Amino acid sequence: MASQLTFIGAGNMASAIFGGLIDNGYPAEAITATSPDEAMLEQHRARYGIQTTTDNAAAVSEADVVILAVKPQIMREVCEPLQDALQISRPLVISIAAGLTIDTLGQWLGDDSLPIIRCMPNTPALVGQGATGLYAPPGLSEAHRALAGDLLSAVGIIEWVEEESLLSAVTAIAGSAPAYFFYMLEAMENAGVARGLSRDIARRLAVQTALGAAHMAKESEHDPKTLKQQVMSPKGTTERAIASFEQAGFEKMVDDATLACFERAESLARELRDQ
Ligand SMILES: NC(=O)C1=CN([C@@H]2O[C@H](COP(=O)(O)OP(=O)(O)OC[C@H]3O[C@@H](n4cnc5c(N)ncnc54)[C@H](O)[C@@H]3O)[C@@H](O)[C@H]2O)C=CC1
Ligand SMILES: O=C(O)[C@@H]1CCC=N1
Repeated sequence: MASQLTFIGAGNMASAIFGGLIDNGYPAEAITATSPDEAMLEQHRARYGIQTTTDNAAAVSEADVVILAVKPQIMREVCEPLQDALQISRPLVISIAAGLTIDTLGQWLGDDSLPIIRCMPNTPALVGQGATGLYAPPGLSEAHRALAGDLLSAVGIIEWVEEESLLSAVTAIAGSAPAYFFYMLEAMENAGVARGLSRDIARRLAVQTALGAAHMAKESEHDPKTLKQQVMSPKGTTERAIASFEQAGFEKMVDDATLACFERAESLARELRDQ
């Protein structure tokens, strides 16, 4: 029988995961999502057929797995009232919150012996194409690791990391990164329009090119650098475009942006710990 999943928070990331799970065959009746936003809950009920409630503690007391999916800044006020309910069901707790450490979470949940796994997913989970980094502290059972791994691998690829701090690096190149690619697509679409294409055609071409390039990078025996060179005919068009990117400092721009993201994950961890 499917594990009973409770999502505390029913926003963008939670709905990407439960939507992806349901599309992959997970029974909607085994999923509960909570939020104070009743209109949002109604939308999820209608669209996915999941159970919903505004009562976090009631949802937790029936769960095998609790996925903490609220913003890091309100996690403390959400977690502390769950302490008694967690002692009834003693579920596996999975946090998807950026920055927030297992240590801090254990304190807020009032029991540092609760099994807690941290992960950093991303929104393409909704279409079964997520990329999730996971961390489990030493001593956590194989069964709990397998349970978390099975859930997240149903909506994309998973990678376990051996140190909790590496989740900040996962955030920098995967958790936050769909936004970077959407940003690139936005810019490509605008560039196509500036060169005379209709917006629809520019969008379709840019999106399919991104899909095709990602698919090739995943399937090919070659690394991205080689694949890039295969497109660049000597004295041809691509060479000019790449030279222009290089001149504008593209690699540094990517390094700076991912560093800013990484550092924000780390500073969030400190802010939350000292709350
Ligand atoms: N959006 C993304 O791409 C990713 C987000 N995350 C993490 O996921 C978490 C949620 O982020 P989003 O889904 O983007 O935020 P969101 O704002 O879309 O969703 C947050 C949800 O929490 C609900 N909520 C607020 N107060 C609550 C309470 N007292 N009890 C229960 N639910 C409550 C809101 O109604 C909303 O449904 C954050 O911790 C974030 O760091 C992690 C990876 C990617
Ligand atoms: O922007 C954020 O803080 C969240 C975490 C990773 C993606 N979205």
